[in-house]
Amino acid sequence: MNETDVIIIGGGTGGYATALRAAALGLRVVLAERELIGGTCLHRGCIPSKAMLHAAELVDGIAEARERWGVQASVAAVDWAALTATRDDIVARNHTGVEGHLTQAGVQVVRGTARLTGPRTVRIEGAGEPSGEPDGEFTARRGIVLATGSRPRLLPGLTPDGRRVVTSDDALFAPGLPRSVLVLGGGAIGVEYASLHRSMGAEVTLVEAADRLLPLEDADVSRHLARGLKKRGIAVRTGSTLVDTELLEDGIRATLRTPRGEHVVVEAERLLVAVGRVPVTDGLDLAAAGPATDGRGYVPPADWSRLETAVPGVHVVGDLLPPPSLGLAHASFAEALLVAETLAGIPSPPVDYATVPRVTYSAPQTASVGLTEDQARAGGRAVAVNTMPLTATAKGMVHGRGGIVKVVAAVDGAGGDRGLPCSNEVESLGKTGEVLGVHLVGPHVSEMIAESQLIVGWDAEPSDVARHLHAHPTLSEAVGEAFLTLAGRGLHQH
Ligand SMILES: Cc1cc2nc3c(=O)[nH]c(=O)nc-3n(C[C@H](O)[C@H](O)[C@H](O)COP(=O)(O)OP(=O)(O)OC[C@H]3O[C@@H](n4cnc5c(N)ncnc54)[C@H](O)[C@@H]3O)c2cc1C
Ligand SMILES: NC(=O)c1ccc[n+]([C@@H]2O[C@H](COP(=O)([O-])OP(=O)(O)OC[C@H]3O[C@@H](n4cnc5c(N)ncnc54)[C@H](O)[C@@H]3O)[C@@H](O)[C@H]2O)c1
Repeated sequence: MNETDVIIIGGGTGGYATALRAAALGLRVVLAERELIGGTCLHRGCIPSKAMLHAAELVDGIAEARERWGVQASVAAVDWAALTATRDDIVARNHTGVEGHLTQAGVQVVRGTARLTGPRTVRIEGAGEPSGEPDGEFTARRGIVLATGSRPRLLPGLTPDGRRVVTSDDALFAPGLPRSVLVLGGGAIGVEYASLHRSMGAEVTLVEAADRLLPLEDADVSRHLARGLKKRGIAVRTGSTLVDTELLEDGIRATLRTPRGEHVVVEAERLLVAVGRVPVTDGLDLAAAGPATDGRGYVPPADWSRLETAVPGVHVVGDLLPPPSLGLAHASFAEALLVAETLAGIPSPPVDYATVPRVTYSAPQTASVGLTEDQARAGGRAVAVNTMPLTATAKGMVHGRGGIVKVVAAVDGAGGDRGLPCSNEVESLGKTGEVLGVHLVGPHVSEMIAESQLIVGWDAEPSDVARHLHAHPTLSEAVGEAFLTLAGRGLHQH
């Protein structure tokens, strides 16, 4: 029997980050991982997809150079082997880096599939091979952390074959990208992969069952995103469902039902299923320790302030958690800090999910934090809303790719529940209170959202922000200007 302080099952972002923080706080940690440290995000998710989206942006930049700036350039070809080698090198260097951090921190990484055998005991199958790691049963004196993550949700009758029907697990790892693709699901994965394939020259149809893309984001974000994707030649079909799929020799033939009830047939070389993810608990033997799954397979904590299940000492992080957790790598980092600090017995603030930024790395990008306008109004708040086009700034014109900054702020005192086109109306509405949400669409907004997450997280008001100037000329000026207007001091926005 191997005794330790903490056993973590799953070495993705949630699991490895819990291990690093717990070890830094002096706890002895065993981390069980059956595949590769880094999990979904590093090997099949965030990092390879963002590496390729960066390459896609460069391809788009060549078209812009030619069309707007007179640069006589064109893309002769994309050398797939070179592109994927760079991507794989980035992943490999990150992988080595994370493994190095774990070694330095003194975390004992055990390769194998773990299952619970009791509220404080775990069996790791395959441990002991090939390199003499201790085999078998481990006991945790402080607690166990479940961090087994998620996998793509599949639809009946659409079994991935790695060629004609794929998920995000294999879409980027085939020998090349298809000439045409039907993307099913207009969430973050569907939007990013549709954008990537289009940049690389594919014909893309993006099908979303809800009446808008990114249905959880602000309606204006969905509208501007759809407009930007359509402008790039992507066929966006919202409010549509897949009613039939026929496998062809070299592709698929899909029948879609449109919002009007019509049937439309689309043929494509590949169907990418991106309709969400489901938690992974199979083989964990949760019943042996006690924590239960909910109806959707998530492991809900009994105490969100400690992310602890109904079984004392058994904690959960990452994609295994139901909403309000967000299925995002950086949310899992925050959860990891909380759980490691809780296990170490030091005070730790609960995760404030309302201030976790949400970014989609498509072209155009979207980035948001806090409440959407509809959520703020549904919560009974009187709100002031100001929307500033990025192209109202000089740098926005330089980029020439549209975009918006939308700020939703509370209104204290007199005033009503209505939109706010200009600064004079702020005064007639009353004083604006704290900023409830910020929503960005356009180039580079993934990097611009950081200040807004502090603004929302620190309950700042537009007048607090308006005191601080933004460098000129930058895209961020549009954010500054949106707040200046809400504070009644607008310069360029009338
Ligand atoms: C295509 C794609 C793109 C994404 N892009 C982003 C992004 O840009 N930004 C962002 O914030 N998030 C992104 N995400 C989401 C992000 O990847 C997840 O939120 C994150 O990986 C969750 O981490 P996790 O530790 O909970 O689970 P995972 O990363 O899934 O890790 C779980 C680990 O547990 C291991 N495991 C499972 N069962 C056992 C067992 N019984 N024994 C031992 N090991 C086990 C698995 O092998 C795996 O390595 C993306 C996801 C996808 C699919
Ligand atoms: N940039 C990022 O942060 C990023 C990128 C990729 C993935 N992720 C995370 O990975 C997870 C999975 O992403 P996802 O996009 O697969 O899931 P998702 O749940 O965000 O989106 C799935 C979409 O598919 C739609 N849908 C469901 N069934 C459908 C059907 N039969 N036909 C048409 N549409 C259907 C849903 O309405 C939804 O809009 C999420 O937690 C996401 O946040 C994050």
